[in-house]
Amino acid sequence: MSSIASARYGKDNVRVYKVERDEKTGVQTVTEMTVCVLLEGDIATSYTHADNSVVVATDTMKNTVYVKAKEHPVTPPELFASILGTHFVETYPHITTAHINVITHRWTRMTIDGKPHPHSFYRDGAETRTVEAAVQKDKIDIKSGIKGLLVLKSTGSQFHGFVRDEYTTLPEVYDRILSTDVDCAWGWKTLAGLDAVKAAIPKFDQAWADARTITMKTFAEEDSPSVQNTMYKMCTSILAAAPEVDTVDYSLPNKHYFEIDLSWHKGLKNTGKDAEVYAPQSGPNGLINVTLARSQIPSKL
Ligand SMILES: O=c1[nH]c(=O)c2[nH]c(=O)[nH]c2[nH]1
Repeated sequence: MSSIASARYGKDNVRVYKVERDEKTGVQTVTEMTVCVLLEGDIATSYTHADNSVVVATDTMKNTVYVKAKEHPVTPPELFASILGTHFVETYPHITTAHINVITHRWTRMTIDGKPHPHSFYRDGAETRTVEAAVQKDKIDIKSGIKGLLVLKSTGSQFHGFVRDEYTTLPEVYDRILSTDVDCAWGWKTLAGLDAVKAAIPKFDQAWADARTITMKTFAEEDSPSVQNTMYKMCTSILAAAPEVDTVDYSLPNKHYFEIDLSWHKGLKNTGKDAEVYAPQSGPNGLINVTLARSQIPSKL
């Protein structure tokens, strides 16, 4: 005997672009997103008995994304995800949860001759703003985040005092390069529904801006003793900046840059304090994860 333990289905990689035109000023603003919709509910018979009467076609979900993007604002993405999810749980009684993921891509306005250009943009990096919303009839859980923010500092990072045993070759290091691809997310206290999301609208952009600033400022300014400790400080600062946020998590690869001994060539000095040319490594890399929950913050760091 077997039974379905969990099931959800939907449309992934729905790419949407929306332009907003200010007719008075001629200024246009663009948003490009990749959306994923997965529905959950009384759908088991579609798997077990080929019962398509419970299936909202994934093609219908794609169409709905376009229509809702036309009818409603697509920013902040937390609002759009909530509008979209609420539509599915209110329209189809047997759907209990709509999982909506929105990835917003960067289109940064060009500055031409010192002035913001009204309708031209450029992609200034692979960084994205992310939203994962689990929308039910009476509550919405949202996790917002930043992915793909690649950062590097050429000094101001150390790593020493770690376990040394017969497997250890890594030297203690007091000055190293630190580089990572930031994957950070913050989970909001459960919202009671779409009206609660609407009431929180300004907080979503503010938290995103704060998380981004905190990530970069902490990374840049701290003399980092380890990725673990630096990311913990980022988490505590985000929790302090955003009272409506309950959890913060980071997943940071440690992208290694190895020194190269060039002494074999005419005695060139390129290690320790003389190191200038390094070999960036594509793998293996460290991977350091943490989730911090508000109740777990000690009163002092
Ligand atoms: O910041 C670091 N944390 C580690 O756990 C670790 N392990 C390692 O080899 N290098 C580093 N760096």
